[in-house]
Amino acid sequence: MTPLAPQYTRNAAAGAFDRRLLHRARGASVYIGVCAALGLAQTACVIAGAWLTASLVAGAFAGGQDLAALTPRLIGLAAVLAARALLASVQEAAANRAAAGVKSGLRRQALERLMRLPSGTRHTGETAQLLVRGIDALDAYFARYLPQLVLAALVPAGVLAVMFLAHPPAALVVALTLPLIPLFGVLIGRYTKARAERQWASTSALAHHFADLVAGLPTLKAFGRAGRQAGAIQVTTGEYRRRSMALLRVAFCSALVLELAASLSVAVVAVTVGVQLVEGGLAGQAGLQTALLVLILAPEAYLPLRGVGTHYHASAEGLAAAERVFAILAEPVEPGGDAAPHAGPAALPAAPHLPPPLRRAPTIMFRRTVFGYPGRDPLPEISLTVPAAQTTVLTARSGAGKSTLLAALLGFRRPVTGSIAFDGTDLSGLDPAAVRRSISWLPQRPVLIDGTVADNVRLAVPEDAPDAAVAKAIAAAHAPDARRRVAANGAGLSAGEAARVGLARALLRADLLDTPVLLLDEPTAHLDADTERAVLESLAPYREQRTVLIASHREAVRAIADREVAW
Ligand SMILES: Nc1ncnc2c1ncn2[C@@H]1O[C@H](COP(=O)(O)OP(=O)(O)OP(=O)(O)O)[C@@H](O)[C@H]1O
Repeated sequence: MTPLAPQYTRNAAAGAFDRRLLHRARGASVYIGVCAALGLAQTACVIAGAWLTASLVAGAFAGGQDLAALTPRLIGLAAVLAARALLASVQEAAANRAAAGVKSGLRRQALERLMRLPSGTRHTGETAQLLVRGIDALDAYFARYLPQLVLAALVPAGVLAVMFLAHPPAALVVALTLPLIPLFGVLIGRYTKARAERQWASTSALAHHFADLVAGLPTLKAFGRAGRQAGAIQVTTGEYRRRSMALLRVAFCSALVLELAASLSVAVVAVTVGVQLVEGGLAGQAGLQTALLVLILAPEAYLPLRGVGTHYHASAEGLAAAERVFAILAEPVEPGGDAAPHAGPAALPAAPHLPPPLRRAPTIMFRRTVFGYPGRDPLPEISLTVPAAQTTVLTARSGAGKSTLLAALLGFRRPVTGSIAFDGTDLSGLDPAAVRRSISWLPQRPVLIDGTVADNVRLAVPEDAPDAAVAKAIAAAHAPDARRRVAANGAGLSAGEAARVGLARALLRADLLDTPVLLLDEPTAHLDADTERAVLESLAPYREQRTVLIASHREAVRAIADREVAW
């Protein structure tokens, strides 16, 4: 049993039939149709099984029938039981197919939307937890809860109809007490709402904490603080355990309450029928058969509704994750963000239909531009003209906002006040995808992925870059051999090597997309003087006919500048 989730109450009240989930999920409506058909067949099996059992027992004990007379019904009962087992396995197979399709569809949609949202607004650990474990938890919803919901709609109706024909007073008792089960379910759901919200928050906090911890473990070890984290983890996991147990208690209690309500109702039916049997109201083989039929069918009417409550608890986590995925899908994409931001070093290849780049090397102007970060004082105001087709080096002091300024040109940061213009046109009036298409960018800390150096360099362009172009870019950047393995986050490369792989990426982009703007953030930060000189020499042809903006304090870099700017 998994912990509950915030929207338990809302969905419980609404029958937890999430239309958005079914709408988003390709093939889900077919699956619901399959569930309904299987549910009808299962209802028929329940009724037929009950009738055959009652008839067999009444025939054998009250009618004195021998084995030969009973054999056809015995075979019928065996066939019904076999059909129930077959239906259950078909249901399972259909559920697994549907769940797999829905999960991959949701993941794809969420990833596509995440690619179009402004970068840096989500915590990686939390998002990964949502897209992997959270969406996986939808299995319980599709494989168990939805079929149970269909059964809960069909079986009680079928059973009640048969009971009304066989024994109206018993049917009346069942009809009056059946609504108690969903009613109790909704009441319990309301009670658990706040607890479920806290539970989800603590699950997210745990994922958050672990992701940060794993990323920072080498540093923590170096400073002898790794051991201390055990205490912090103990606190976080303790909190998680406490909240999970509180919710599980509620889940067990709710199962108990539903069980009790159903048992009491069945007991009332049993007493009603039993009294009639004793008093002779239900006499002979037919009477016994009716009594048995009613007694066998009564619990079957409650069973699917109780199952809905139980399976809902199991599927609540998946629904909570789906709710968060819908929140991501509803987030507005950044203006013009229809294409993925492929200038980013970790960006996935975008669609091949790229907007046209700026026509030629532009003049870039910052007019009284101020950047800010939440909770921080605004950065100093900048007014700056970056001349077209020249190399400008930004030498402002550390923390003055050089990287922020470069990120702003890609649309990753927006100025609080003031403006940025390309050839006199305000950046806000340009298509961000077209602007990014015009820029080759080396960020200060290039993000490297698991693969070879060549794989990492190839990320620079949406299409598959030819080997020769990759080799040329690697050579120009003096990056390590194309076949060298790189682990996630650049593990296996020195900081200088990682920076040169990032530079090779920017150069490949400049070669293949002929980008008129080149932005380099500390391109030679970790290099020795000889390698730095070699890299800067290789850069010379790339600087021609391009507007080049470099953030660096290095003497050798300043030496190649047409202009130097500080603030
Ligand atoms: N994501 C962020 N959230 C909050 N503050 C930030 C963030 N990124 C940068 N800053 C702050 O904004 C200021 C400018 O940062 P930025 O990286 O642009 O400076 P920089 O001039 O490139 O520095 P350096 O030369 O050290 O690379 C710094 O004070 C930094 O702490």
